[in-house]
Amino acid sequence: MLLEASGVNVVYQPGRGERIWAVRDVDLSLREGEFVGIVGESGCGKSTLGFALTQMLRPPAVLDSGMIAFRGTDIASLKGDKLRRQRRRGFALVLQSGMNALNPVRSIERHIGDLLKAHPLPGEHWSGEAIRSRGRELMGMVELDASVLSRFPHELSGGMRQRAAIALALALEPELIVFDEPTTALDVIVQAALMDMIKGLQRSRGFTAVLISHDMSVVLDATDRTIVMYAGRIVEDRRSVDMVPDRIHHPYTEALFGCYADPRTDEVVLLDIPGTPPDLSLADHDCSFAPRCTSAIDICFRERPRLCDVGGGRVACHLYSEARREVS
Ligand SMILES: Nc1ncnc2c1ncn2[C@@H]1O[C@H](COP(=O)(O)OP(=O)(O)OP(=O)(O)O)[C@@H](O)[C@H]1O
Repeated sequence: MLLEASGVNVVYQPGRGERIWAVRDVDLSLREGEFVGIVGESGCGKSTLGFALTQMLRPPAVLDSGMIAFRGTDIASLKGDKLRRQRRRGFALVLQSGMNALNPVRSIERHIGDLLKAHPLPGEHWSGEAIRSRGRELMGMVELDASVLSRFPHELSGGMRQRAAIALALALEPELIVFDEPTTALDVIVQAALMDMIKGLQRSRGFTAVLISHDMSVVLDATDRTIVMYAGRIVEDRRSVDMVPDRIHHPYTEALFGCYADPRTDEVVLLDIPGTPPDLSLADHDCSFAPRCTSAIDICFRERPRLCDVGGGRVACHLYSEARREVS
């Protein structure tokens, strides 16, 4: 297993004794070369989980409890240089806007050079020519012209900046790349081309990828496995090919199928899921989705459903457990 997370709880402590439980009891394993999608409404904890998996949590977020092991090493307890080495060599995070990852006063080549020089392998020396050559190679991977190397972030379009950010993520050949809404800020045509490129890179380079998105169709199209989050918890985790409308197990996943990107506009059209997600500063003793679920039964308001194994996946729903009990 490349990465194993167990019992992960992440809390935001913005002040005045407030505690927001953004990620709750998450158990998650990632196999080598797997492409996993994490999907859910805004605020359900997708990005926070992505930050936790790549050790990028920053105050006011803290890993309250849980273990995250990368190739058997508990990265949650690593500090200083050891963490820096593991983070840079092991995993990378690509954020929504390439601009965030790029320094406006540095050329793309300078970004690549700084990164390579900051994390040399033993005996490695990065001369100007070696950096240029690696830069050209990386530009080729993300389908950008080599002339982009000498340009500054503000001279690039949004799509080109995102490609440059992906080139930087690839520079140290990480084994895991988390893409957090990598195409959200872009128009639909650019989004589709970028997603095709990410899929191609993942297949050809073989790294493990996590794609965070609120768009079910993007996740289902790109990934091998889809994880659905609701109110900080994983509620369904199945092979993407099994996620077809009449084979969905969780009513929330079913509701997400009503949320789609309209290909005729740049807008994401969200068909309403009635109600609102719960207040994450409160503990959940029952099913958090029950108040919005049209199929909820008594037990849903009394007991929190456990995430149970179902053929080739996991689901946390009393309705599914009840239906299975009736069949057996
Ligand atoms: N800086 C912060 N301070 C306090 N609470 C935060 C902060 N960032 C996030 N949260 C809380 O954590 C929850 C999860 O946020 P997160 O960004 O992980 O969700 P998300 O599913 O990625 O949402 P989005 O799709 O909008 O990015 C939010 O509902 C919010 O309550």
